[in-house]
Amino acid sequence: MQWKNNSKDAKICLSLSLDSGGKVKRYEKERLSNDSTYWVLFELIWRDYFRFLSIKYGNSIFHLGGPRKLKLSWSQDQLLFESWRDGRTGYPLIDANMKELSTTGFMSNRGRQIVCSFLVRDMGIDWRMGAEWFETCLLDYDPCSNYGNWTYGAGVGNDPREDRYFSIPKQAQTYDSEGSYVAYWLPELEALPKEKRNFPGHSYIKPVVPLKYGNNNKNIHKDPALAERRTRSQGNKIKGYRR
Ligand SMILES: Cc1cc2nc3c(=O)[nH]c(=O)nc-3n(C[C@H](O)[C@H](O)[C@H](O)COP(=O)(O)OP(=O)(O)OC[C@H]3O[C@@H](n4cnc5c(N)ncnc54)[C@H](O)[C@@H]3O)c2cc1C
Repeated sequence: MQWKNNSKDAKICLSLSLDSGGKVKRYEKERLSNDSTYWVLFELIWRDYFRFLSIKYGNSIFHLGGPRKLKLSWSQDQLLFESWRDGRTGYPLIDANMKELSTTGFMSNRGRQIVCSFLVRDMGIDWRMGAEWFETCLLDYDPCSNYGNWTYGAGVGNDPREDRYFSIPKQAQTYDSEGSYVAYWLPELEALPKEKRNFPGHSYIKPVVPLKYGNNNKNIHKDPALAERRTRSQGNKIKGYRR
């Protein structure tokens, strides 16, 4: 069950099988080269980036303060963490992604970014607990990509943008506007009108924490991750910005 991805139309699960961009380059040469092949290669550069980062920063990618050795305060609230882990947060988009992860061992890149943002920004939970759960479940688990992305999402990586927040209402409206993804993983939402599936109110579990910017889909513009991408794509038509 796939939901809308910003960079391409179809899921390919390359992280399970591909060792380098060489196969994509060969495909481009022998078959065709288009936007999709561009983006696959582009995403593979992220993988290489995290590999090089791990070589440079060593074990610090596993430490709470990350490569930047930041001293931030984190909670280790077990009940909150378990609600995230088991897909019982009261936010359908989070819960559906977490159910997909524990059922299949896979989650889309967008889903990974959203559940990471929710755990660290909305719940304030120690990002390493999330990274360890991903490590337990992911079939494509890779220490450099996993811990690199988690430190990046938690704001302790070597990226200068600190508040990497993903607004759930905005993400839901943009990438799952008819709620088909959440209804697939949370069948109890299927009977609701499509536009309510991501915003079910009393028809679903009570949210375990409030969202930093509220759970009102009128606040959807408060999503720095999307706002920044929009600004960049309007001001700069060059390919290359993915988050
Ligand atoms: C919190 C978090 C944890 C992650 N943990 C892992 C992990 O343990 N193992 C893993 O392989 N990827 C990880 N990723 C990266 C990415 O989510 C997966 O590689 C991608 O979802 C795999 O699906 P795909 O093959 O359809 O990817 P596509 O989007 O089609 O991308 C093609 C390939 O590019 C590489 N790639 C794409 N995005 C990233 C990225 N953000 N970082 C590094 N490489 C990337 C992967 O090799 C991927 O297979 C993580 C991302 C996040 C946000």
